[in-house]
Amino acid sequence: MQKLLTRVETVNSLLCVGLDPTGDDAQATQRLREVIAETAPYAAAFKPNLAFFLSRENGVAMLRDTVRSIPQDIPVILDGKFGDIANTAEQYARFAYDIVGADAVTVNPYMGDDTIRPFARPGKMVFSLAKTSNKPLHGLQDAAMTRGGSISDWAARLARLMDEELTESTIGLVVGATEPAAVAKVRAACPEQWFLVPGIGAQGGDLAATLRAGLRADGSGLLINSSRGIWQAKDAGAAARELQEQINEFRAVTSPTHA
Ligand SMILES: O=c1ccn([C@@H]2O[C@H](COP(=O)(O)O)[C@@H](O)[C@H]2O)c(=O)[nH]1
Repeated sequence: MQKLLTRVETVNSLLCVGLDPTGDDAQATQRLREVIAETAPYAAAFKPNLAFFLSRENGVAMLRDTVRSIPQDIPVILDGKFGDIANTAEQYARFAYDIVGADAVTVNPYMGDDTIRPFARPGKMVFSLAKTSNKPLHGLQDAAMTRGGSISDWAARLARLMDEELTESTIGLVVGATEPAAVAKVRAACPEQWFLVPGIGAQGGDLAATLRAGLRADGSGLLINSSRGIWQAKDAGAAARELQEQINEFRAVTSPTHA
């Protein structure tokens, strides 16, 4: 958490650069190098997605090398959406932190709090799925629970309670940018926590509406992710800078305390 806060302040950025490498291994390695070098000045964090590495023969080595190549002061969130019983989750945590070297992970909480706990190591940060950016035909998260509220409300509440309980680590939430009203709802339930927000760019999320709905009063508390929007750009650095500036313009207007 401290690493994230320091980075956010140092580069004045809420931009999370997603690393979802496509192309053959040689192309992917080359592009990873370029994207990291060109976007690092604007990045509050990097988010490699595990699937884009595991789909390769030597994907774990590529992922580990990628994380090692990221400047040490920039937090790395391994997007694995891990979710299994505790002793299995412990193995995933060893993979993410001890082998890959990530600072944070994404976790799927729908099996319960014990799936999150093994990732909550001192100094590490966990982003627990609360309201994802996809729009499924048949989805679970909007379903009402018998005790009131939706499953997504339950996930947000669980993340807040766990953040209060697990004082040595930090629990944030994943909230998609494709439904700003949902961002506002989760923010109302979790006023202080950090949200990792995918869905801007290729998925069509509305940046301004998302910032309006999710920024805290201090103009912070969101990490806005862009993966394909930066990866596929001719000039990755320019794409990252443009998005960082758009975010900051909005912060300056809506949260004068930030500016
Ligand atoms: O709700 C979620 C959770 C995670 N993701 C991941 O974020 C990136 C988004 O990529 P874009 O190219 O910027 O659309 C990708 O790794 C997803 O797996 C998400 O999109 N939504």
